[in-house]
Amino acid sequence: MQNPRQIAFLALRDLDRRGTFADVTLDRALKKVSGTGDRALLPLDRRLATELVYGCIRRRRSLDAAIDQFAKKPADRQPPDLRWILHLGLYQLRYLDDIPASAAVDTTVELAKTNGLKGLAGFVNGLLRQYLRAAQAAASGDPLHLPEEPIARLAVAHSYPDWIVANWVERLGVEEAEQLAQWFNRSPSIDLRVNPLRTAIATVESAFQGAGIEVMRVPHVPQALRLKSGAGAIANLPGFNEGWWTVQDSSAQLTSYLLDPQPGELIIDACAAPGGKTTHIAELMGDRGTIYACDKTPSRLKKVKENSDRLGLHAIEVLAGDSREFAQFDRRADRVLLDAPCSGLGTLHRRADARWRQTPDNLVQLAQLQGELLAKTAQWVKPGGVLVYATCTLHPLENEKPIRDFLATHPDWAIEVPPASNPAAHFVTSAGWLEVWPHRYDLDGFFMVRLRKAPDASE
Ligand SMILES: C[S@@+](CC[C@H](N)C(=O)[O-])C[C@H]1O[C@@H](n2cnc3c(N)ncnc32)[C@H](O)[C@@H]1O
Repeated sequence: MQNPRQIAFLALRDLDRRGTFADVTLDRALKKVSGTGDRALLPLDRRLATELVYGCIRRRRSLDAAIDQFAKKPADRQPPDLRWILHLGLYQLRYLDDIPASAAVDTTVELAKTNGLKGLAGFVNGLLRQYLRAAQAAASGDPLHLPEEPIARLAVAHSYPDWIVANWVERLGVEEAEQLAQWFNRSPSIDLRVNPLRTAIATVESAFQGAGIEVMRVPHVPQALRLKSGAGAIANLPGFNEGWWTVQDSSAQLTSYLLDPQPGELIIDACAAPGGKTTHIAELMGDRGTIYACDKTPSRLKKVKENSDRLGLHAIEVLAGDSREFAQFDRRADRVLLDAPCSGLGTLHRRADARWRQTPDNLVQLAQLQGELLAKTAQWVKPGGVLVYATCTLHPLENEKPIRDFLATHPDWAIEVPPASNPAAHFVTSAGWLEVWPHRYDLDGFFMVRLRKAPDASE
């Protein structure tokens, strides 16, 4: 039998040693132990290993704060393996209600013993029990001593870097920033976008219900269905092979509605891979017209082709290259989508390590790239045409700033608010762009804006 806590420990240790992404180290650790028969990892254990790895990464700041508080040496001066083992124990005590405290403590002590830290088993036991006693005694149930200052308090309590929380507090105030911080610590949901060229949303609903999988509609997003609980491998769900639907978060679906492509038009999707929005555009056009799907990463472009084939779409042509360097296309596009590379600060719930990987400096570099892509792709649009700029970040440096800079230097362009009949209209702000705040709408964080080029603009 395999031990999910040991698998989680190996994955976390690998993360430090190799500096890879959380999902990659977890996959590697799971593959190492995957066997058959008696050696197969039970689904329950796989879920626990996954929860522990993502949870410990996500909550590392709060877990470190607990070590700082209860150990003589602060977390960053503990041996790295010991620090992860303490995180694994504290995570179970702090966040996993269905694991009895005694089991969390005993299995963590065992982890220390089996991973060359026998001499520290007593320390591990003592620290976890101290934490437990303090938790039982704390009136609020939380034994952590949090800083007074609101930004540091939220950042330690919910485990984020200060700079991310500072931006939320500045824009939303402390109360809403806390709601957002809590929202991003939840497990992500899975949304589907139903392909109207293959089936109807009601048919997909019935097929899922027939398979015992609960789905619900998503307000304001007409073709979206949300899976209400874990449903196993995506490719095994009803209608996958038939091209009935695509996995795509509902807020991402709003982007193609905002673009509003029409049958017969020429559309250029400047950063298209893996094709979530490209294929939606094709569906909205009834698969009539031409869509150039450009992306600089050929391996990701293969996915556009795969997705398009599975959905039975023919209007999409893929083009590999840097969109800042493409020569002019044979004709100007009716509409261009720039779904720009971004920090992903609106989808922190989907990647446990993203909050620790991003830095303010990185955002400055991304903003530069976003500005360059915007200036270049705007040249592809015909007079009177449309450009939609979208990101899955909520940071103004990557959203408002590039848009304001662009408008200041491109007098032929203006923001266009979608009409009330457009699904995106529900999310429009007073500035004319859309900002989807996850804690308000229960959707991924997104920014998008529709820009219209004046009909009499010079070519
Ligand atoms: C947000 S993702 C696009 C997601 C895609 N639109 C979808 O809905 O599935 C951004 C994409 O931009 C691509 N990219 C980054 N820099 C680029 C550049 N200079 N030119 C073209 N593509 C670029 C990345 O390879 C990545 O696939």
